[in-house]
Amino acid sequence: MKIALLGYGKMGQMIERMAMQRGHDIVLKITVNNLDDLTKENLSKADVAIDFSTPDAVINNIYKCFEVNLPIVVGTTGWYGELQNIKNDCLASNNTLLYGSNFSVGVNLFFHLNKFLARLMNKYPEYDVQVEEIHHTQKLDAPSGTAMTIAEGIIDQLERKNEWVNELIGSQELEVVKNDQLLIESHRIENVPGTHSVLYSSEVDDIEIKHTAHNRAGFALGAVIAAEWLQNKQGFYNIADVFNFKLID
Ligand SMILES: NC(=O)C1=CN([C@@H]2O[C@H](COP(=O)(O)OP(=O)(O)OC[C@H]3O[C@@H](n4cnc5c(N)ncnc54)[C@H](OP(=O)(O)O)[C@@H]3O)[C@@H](O)[C@H]2O)C=CC1
Ligand SMILES: O=C(O)C1=N[C@H](C(=O)O)C[C@H](O)C1
Repeated sequence: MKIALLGYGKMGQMIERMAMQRGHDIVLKITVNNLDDLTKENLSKADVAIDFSTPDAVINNIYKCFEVNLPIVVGTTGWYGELQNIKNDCLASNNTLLYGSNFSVGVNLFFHLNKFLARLMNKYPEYDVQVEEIHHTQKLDAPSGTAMTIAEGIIDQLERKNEWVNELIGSQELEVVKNDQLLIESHRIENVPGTHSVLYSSEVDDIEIKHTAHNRAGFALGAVIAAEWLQNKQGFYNIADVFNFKLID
């Protein structure tokens, strides 16, 4: 495949290495220093675009790909307020987009485990639950996209939680968290690639599930696999469609 990398930072550079190992060619690399190269002509040379840019840049990048009917894999987080509009525009213009808050197989297994545990916990109201995410200090968005997906999985399965609220530790103090609200605590610590935990606490014990990324290789490999999977498909997809676990919907 010929791949256009929209964003060539920590993730873009690792995706380049993974993609080349799997026999693909990188035909375009976009950073803030060469935005003029993001042209229809250059995008048309690619079979697929992979976007790991910034929350501010990603929407424009998506529409640039739509203009030339170039399938796009979106790993960038922090734009999900626009998700429904993008989905509508993607489908109305017969385009192809696959997005995911986290492309690693480990986190996608964790998403599934999280929903399974949340469904079980309906019978045990003595446990309250909260989500914690820890990331490096360059991260632009909070909560992480992964933490949002985890929280949505819990809200989907656990009847006593209806919405999530976020506290970025060290910035603003959150007001009292209501019983039907699910707290996501965000921590920013140097050099942490991404750690996510779900903690159920009762008076007598705790149950905790945790995913720790040791590096960014799992995210990068998943993004390349997603781009391969997207070949010859049309429509709007999530990384869950690639892994397609069946134990719980
Ligand atoms: N879904 C997943 O599995 C994962 C998602 N992410 C997400 O991916 C995104 C990128 O992460 P990361 O690589 O760590 O971030 P970096 O800051 O390291 O890289 C961002 C890149 O985007 C470039 N950029 C800035 N503006 C534009 C633009 N208008 N068009 C194209 N590129 C632009 C930057 O250019 P310059 O270098 O010149 O500043 C930089 O190369 C984040 O949103 C992060 O949350 C991260 C890991 C896994
Ligand atoms: O910004 C990051 O680094 C990461 N972002 C993603 C997110 O917001 O969940 C995925 C991963 O945790 C790393």
